[in-house]
Amino acid sequence: MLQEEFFACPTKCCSVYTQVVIFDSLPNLIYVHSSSSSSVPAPFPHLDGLGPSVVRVATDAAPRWIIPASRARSRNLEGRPGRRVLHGVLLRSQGVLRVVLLLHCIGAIRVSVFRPFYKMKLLVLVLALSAVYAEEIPPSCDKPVYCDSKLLHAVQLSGIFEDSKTFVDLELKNDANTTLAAFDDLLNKTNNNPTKPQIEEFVDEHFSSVGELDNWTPPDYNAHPAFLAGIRDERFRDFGKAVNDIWPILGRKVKSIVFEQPDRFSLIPVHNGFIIPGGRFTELYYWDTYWIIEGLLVSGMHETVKGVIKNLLELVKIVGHVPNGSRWYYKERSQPPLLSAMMSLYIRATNDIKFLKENIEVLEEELEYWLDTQLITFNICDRAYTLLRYNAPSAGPRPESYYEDYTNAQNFDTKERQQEFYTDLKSAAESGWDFSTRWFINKDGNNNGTFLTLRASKIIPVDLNAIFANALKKVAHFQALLHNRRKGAHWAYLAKQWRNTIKEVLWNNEDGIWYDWDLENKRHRKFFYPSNVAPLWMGAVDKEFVKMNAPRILDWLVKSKGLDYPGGIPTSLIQSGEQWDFPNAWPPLVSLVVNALEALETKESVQKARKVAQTWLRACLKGFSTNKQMFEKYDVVQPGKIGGGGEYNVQTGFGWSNGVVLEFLAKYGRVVTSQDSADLSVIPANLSNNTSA
Ligand SMILES: OC[C@H]1O[C@H](O[C@H]2O[C@H](CO)[C@@H](O)[C@H](O)[C@H]2O)[C@H](O)[C@@H](O)[C@@H]1O
Repeated sequence: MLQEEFFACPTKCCSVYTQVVIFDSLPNLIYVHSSSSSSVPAPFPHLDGLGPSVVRVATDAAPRWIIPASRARSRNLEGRPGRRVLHGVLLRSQGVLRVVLLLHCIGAIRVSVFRPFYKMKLLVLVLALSAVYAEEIPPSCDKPVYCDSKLLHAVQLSGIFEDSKTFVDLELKNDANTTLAAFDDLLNKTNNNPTKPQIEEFVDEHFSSVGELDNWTPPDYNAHPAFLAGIRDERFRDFGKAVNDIWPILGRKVKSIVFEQPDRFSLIPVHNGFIIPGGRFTELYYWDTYWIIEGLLVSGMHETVKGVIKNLLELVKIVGHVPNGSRWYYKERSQPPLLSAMMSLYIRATNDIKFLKENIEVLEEELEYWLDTQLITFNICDRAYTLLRYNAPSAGPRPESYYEDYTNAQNFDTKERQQEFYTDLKSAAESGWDFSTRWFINKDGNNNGTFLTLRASKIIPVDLNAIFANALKKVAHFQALLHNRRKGAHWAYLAKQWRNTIKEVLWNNEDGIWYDWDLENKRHRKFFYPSNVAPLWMGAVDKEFVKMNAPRILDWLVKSKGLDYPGGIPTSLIQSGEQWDFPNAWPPLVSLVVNALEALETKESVQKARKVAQTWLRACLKGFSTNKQMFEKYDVVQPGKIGGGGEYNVQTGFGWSNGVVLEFLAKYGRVVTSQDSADLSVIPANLSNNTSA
């Protein structure tokens, strides 16, 4: 098979990347580009009439991502707006393959193979490509008002909005060009220096917040779902009902105006209703949706889950991947790739194989996106390994946190360092952990630096690779279910590779735990984070291995002190002031640890899982009883106290918090109690909802 033979280089040239592109309109022309940099080559452009038929990236250590043109061609990338889909290698024949192999192995830089007939065209092409490679990285999105303009810069630095996200969520009253031209006029009139009131007036005149979304009550919402009957403790039962009642408050549907006039909005319209996290987060979020779906399934809302998954699939079709959230300004970054895991939850609950069949290729496309864009090959002791990392390069500050990013970036002297910082901020946001000491690498290689030492793209994360290994396994399983044995075998093979590499690179046999890998200092980051046990949660580790190491893993967790807090599992043990650090507990991470403990399958670990779940339920109930609200994060030191830190105020709602409460109530409802004395005669003050999104 072609892909198996590829890149058996005699020398260790593992960080050489090769791009080969074949153009539909120039069938015998092959453009090859190799680079010895440690990062993936610059994006490949869309040239008029010269749409590359297939695009992929390869390193000699990652031969498996190379696919024969025949198969790759079935993915039509024509017209795809995603920048990162368009990297790549394309192989058209065995002969070409060998030439590419040779060029790659001798480290050839910018080599072209062509028939004389195409020489002139190729010359033009190579010149065009050279110009593109020298180009800057792309803006956050292609809508200048929201992502890359003097207007954005001026408004976000003017301080007229307390929260930077407010401005980029506004809608335009007129079209974008008219608005930008009007702002240029204002700049001309004010010698490029409009005052704050002038900017405020401009925004009032040109923007509004009439609304892109309708409130939406999911049609399958049921105020008395069956799971409540399985909860023994009355307070918890009332709590479960109250949390279930929040779904309609968080339900949204995109208004038809956004489909009709998309240029006036930063929202990416999707066709089905969905559940928002809440508060300032009024759009669909990628990884939040995993725990929201867990909760919706407990509430028996299968149709809603199907619609939400359809939305995510729709986003893959529009953008080329699932963006961080359904806003154009999130386009250049994703979030932990849990789409296949969500599909798996849904299929397990419904056995809706028809839906799976209709969408399996989109799931594959998502995996290929990650393989195409986020792979990194690195050496440890002369051996090359390939895994994923978070990496989200795009120009400038995050539009929704423009003021914060821009002012922080002024600590760096050069434009290059500032841009590197922006990329690391966005890469950290892609992880969902924005921000955390988990991504800090100080001079000594430790995590107790400052926010400015953020190096997310230089770290191989345990959770990302565990989630990906799981996604590969799931898609392999789906293909097998659909009787596509060849495809199933392909993904199963990759899944196994991933599990092996996780073990070889991220497992620390001395300590008996998984750690993130620091690419810069070439060592494990030996710190406590709930993500340390993500391979258990995601089933990214062989059963035998778990059995053999379960006591040691549990021992590490116990000794870490991470399980000792009365208000949940801390995100880290360092109080940095960032929101993904001590003393905050985040519902998805508490769920991760509980599921990991369960997966250890020892008596002690299962008891601990139950205990952590009960502690969490009690803390959330306490917070809810006091505030009549659910929050996105809580404080581990004082049960039920609202979490804090970071760059925005703590938000209410809250999608994943509700999902995890329902997950735990459904799983442990028969055994958990809301208080030690289990005095069930004490019914708490009315748990009625006073919850707003
Ligand atoms: O606006 C700042 C950041 O806000 C989001 O991050 C946080 O909320 C998300 C929604 O609940 C959640 O997915 C993420 O884990 C949180 O840290 C957003 O996702 C970031 O990209 C954004 O910069």
